[in-house]
Amino acid sequence: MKFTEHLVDKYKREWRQNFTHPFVQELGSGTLDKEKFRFYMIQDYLYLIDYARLFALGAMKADDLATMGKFAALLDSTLSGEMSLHRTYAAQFGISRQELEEAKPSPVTLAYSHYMLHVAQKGTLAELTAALLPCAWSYWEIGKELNAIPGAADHEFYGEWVRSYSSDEFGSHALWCIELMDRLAEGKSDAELARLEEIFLNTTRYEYMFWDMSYNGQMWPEATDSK
Ligand SMILES: Cc1ncc(C[n+]2csc(CCO)c2C)c(N)n1
Repeated sequence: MKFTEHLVDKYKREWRQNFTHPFVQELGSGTLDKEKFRFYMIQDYLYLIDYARLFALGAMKADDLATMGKFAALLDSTLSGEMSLHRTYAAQFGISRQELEEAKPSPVTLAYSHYMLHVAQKGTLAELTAALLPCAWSYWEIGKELNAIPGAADHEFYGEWVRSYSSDEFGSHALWCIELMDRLAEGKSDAELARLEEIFLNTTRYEYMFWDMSYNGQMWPEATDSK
């Protein structure tokens, strides 16, 4: 069994929870409250800025030119491709690019992106790849599952999201990350593999928390006056 197959098999409950979350289900049925989606879009934009930095660190840590070039291409496609989807949705909500960039991250956005950046800066290329894998892979799987729901890809508002994430372009990015993970896991010690599993589990869980905080609009707690 490939290492990546082992990962989704071992953590199938956590992995599947990302698909069954009401945010994802309602995105597929087209019934998702637009305010929840608005909150998600802004937070996801901030998340992607840090995610792009992860690709830069991947290019830094790569030990061959092909891998280095692919990380650089992914960095560019995140900033100009994926984030343009967000800018298009933001424009529909009347949010400017400046407003998007000046928005404040929620506790979960901050925790998730900073966790990934910590692993990427401190760890090996294999650890960096384990951190980014659930993001690239789960979105493609979710995109494909939602695309199979009749009418989801043609929905007047959410259709563009479904079409983007189920596209061959995102598929090829996800497949590249999966293949890289399998290649880097080869010959690793049991202790190193356990570390990769832990990182994969953590970011799989953070994916769930990201859907959840978007669904609930979770920001920082309000400070109250105390006597
Ligand atoms: C919370 C969150 N997780 C994953 C993605 C999806 N994603 C991030 S980078 C990438 C691959 C390269 O573009 C993909 C598919 C997202 N947007 N937001």
